[in-house]
Amino acid sequence: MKELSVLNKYFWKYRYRFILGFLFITASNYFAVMSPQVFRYVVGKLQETLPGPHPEAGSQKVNDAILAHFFNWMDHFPYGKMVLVCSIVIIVLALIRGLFMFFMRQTIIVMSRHIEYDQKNEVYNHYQKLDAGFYKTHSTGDLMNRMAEDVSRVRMYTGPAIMYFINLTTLIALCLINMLQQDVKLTLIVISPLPILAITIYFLNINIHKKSTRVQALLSDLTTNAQESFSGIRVIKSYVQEKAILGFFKKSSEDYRRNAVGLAKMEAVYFPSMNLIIGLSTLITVLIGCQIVLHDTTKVGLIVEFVIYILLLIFPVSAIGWVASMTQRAAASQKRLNEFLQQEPAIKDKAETKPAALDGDILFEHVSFTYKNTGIKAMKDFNLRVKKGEKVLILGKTGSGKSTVAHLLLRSFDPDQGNIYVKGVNIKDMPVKELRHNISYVPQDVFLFSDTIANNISFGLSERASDERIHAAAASASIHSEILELQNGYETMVGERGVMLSGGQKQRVSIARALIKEPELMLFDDCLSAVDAKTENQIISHLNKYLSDKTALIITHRIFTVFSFDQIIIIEDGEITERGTHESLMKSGGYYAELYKKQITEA
Ligand SMILES: Nc1ncnc2c1ncn2[C@@H]1O[C@H](COP(=O)(O)OP(=O)(O)OP(=O)(O)O)[C@@H](O)[C@H]1O
Repeated sequence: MKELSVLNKYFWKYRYRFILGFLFITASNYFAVMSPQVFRYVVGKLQETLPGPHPEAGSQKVNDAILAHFFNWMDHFPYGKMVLVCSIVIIVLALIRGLFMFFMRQTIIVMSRHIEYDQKNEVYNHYQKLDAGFYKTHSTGDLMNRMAEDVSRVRMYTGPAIMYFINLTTLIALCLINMLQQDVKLTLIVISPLPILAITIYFLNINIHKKSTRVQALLSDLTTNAQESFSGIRVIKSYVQEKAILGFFKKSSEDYRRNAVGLAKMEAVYFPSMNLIIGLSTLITVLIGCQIVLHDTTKVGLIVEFVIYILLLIFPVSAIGWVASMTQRAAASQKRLNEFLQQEPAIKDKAETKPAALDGDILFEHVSFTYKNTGIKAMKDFNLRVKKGEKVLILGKTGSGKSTVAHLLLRSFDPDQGNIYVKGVNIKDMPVKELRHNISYVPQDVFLFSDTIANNISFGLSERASDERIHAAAASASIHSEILELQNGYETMVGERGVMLSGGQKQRVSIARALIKEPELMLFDDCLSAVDAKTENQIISHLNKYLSDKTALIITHRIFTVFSFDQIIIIEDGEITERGTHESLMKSGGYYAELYKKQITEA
């Protein structure tokens, strides 16, 4: 249970609500234990009116000063009037108890909702801090599950479990104090079935929980299955795989149905049997009470009082099992959350950082890098100097390590060996946010948010840019006129991941998003793969103008003939195999010259 100790900071934060909740629960139970004593008093008075033995005056103790005064006052009333007043008092006590229970939920349950909100934010903020490597090794479903399911389970502990626990401990304490003061032996006899009740319900609950966890997991599989088939519907349809996918779905659905029916059957047995156990416990108390009264009729009032105490205690005691299993589940969920919350981001700012100035030379010095999850050595002793204002073309076959250059420069990962400097400062010494803020990156796999085109272009800015700025960026990316042709122009919603746009349009919106940032350094990672040659030339000639005073690294597997690069490097297997200008590389007759000739012939 030590996992749950991390929640103490929240209990401290909401301590006033917590303390108030505790006081309300205690007050509600204080009024709850008054009514059995009123019953005992009324039955005692009734016995006095009947022939036969009755309790001696003063033989039964009244600890509560208010009740003692009340009974003294009632002693002067005629029997009928006394019964009427006592009945009203019992109703009033129930109402007061109800009112305090309302306040108890308003404090403790509301506190748990606040904690849930804080915890969701804490988890989400931490997710945001974690590095790219973390996201490569954890599935989105797992991340979502921890933030939704696990946080909800923890809330069941910070709210209901804590509330029922305080409720049952204060109620048990108050009832026991009263009962033990009246009759120790009778107390021990009538409470003896209660621990058996608590233990039985605990084990029943554990079984129900196991089944329902399985059902939840199957439901999650089913949802993931459906979600994936909806996202990939175009591939499924084009490969005519609807039937096969339906088969998978039916299988998952059938597994879910079978387990859910099993759970329903178990619950159908569980709830009635819980009521049966509760009923049996009450019956035992009444039977024992009747036996005692048969031997000593002066104890009728006392037995009535004890039976009411037991009725009061039965539900809280049966909740012990429930509270225990809820706490266990919360501890398991908190453990899963702690695994992530205690994970330190691999990429983070040093204690002392230097301001990120990206308007200078970039230097890769003996950089080597291996992807930890696959063990692939994507960069080997890589050396590159890019002077301020230079345009560099990075060419290479697929999987040669081109994108890794961009990932390392953006500090999505840190090199295993060697260093990267900008203007003489190691990028590890710069604040990560500042570094990334000053680089405009157009990734290979375009991601658009389901928002308007204008908002997608403005995404990297602290506030939405003016229409003129958005239009200028779109024009530089050669997409302006196509956007204007859309029914809602720049306010067109692009749909989930930009499904309303073509691949080439998405790429150009993504380029416009990078251009509008006006950074010092631009990184284009194979961002023109989905446009035709004519559009490509158009974009490149626009970019030529736009990039005139900027440093730019352009990663591609094709040669851009209309652009003049200061440096061209060819990467193979994480190493630079050729470097130079267009002219020098053509002269040396390597991979570049071959690719160039092939491209020209094809054109
Ligand atoms: N996140 C990752 N985890 C593990 N291995 C990776 C990861 N990203 C890339 N790799 C591997 O590292 C190598 C270099 O990948 P990189 O993406 O840099 O190549 P690339 O030249 O950009 O390829 P492409 O032109 O196909 O995009 C590849 O062998 C690839 O499988």
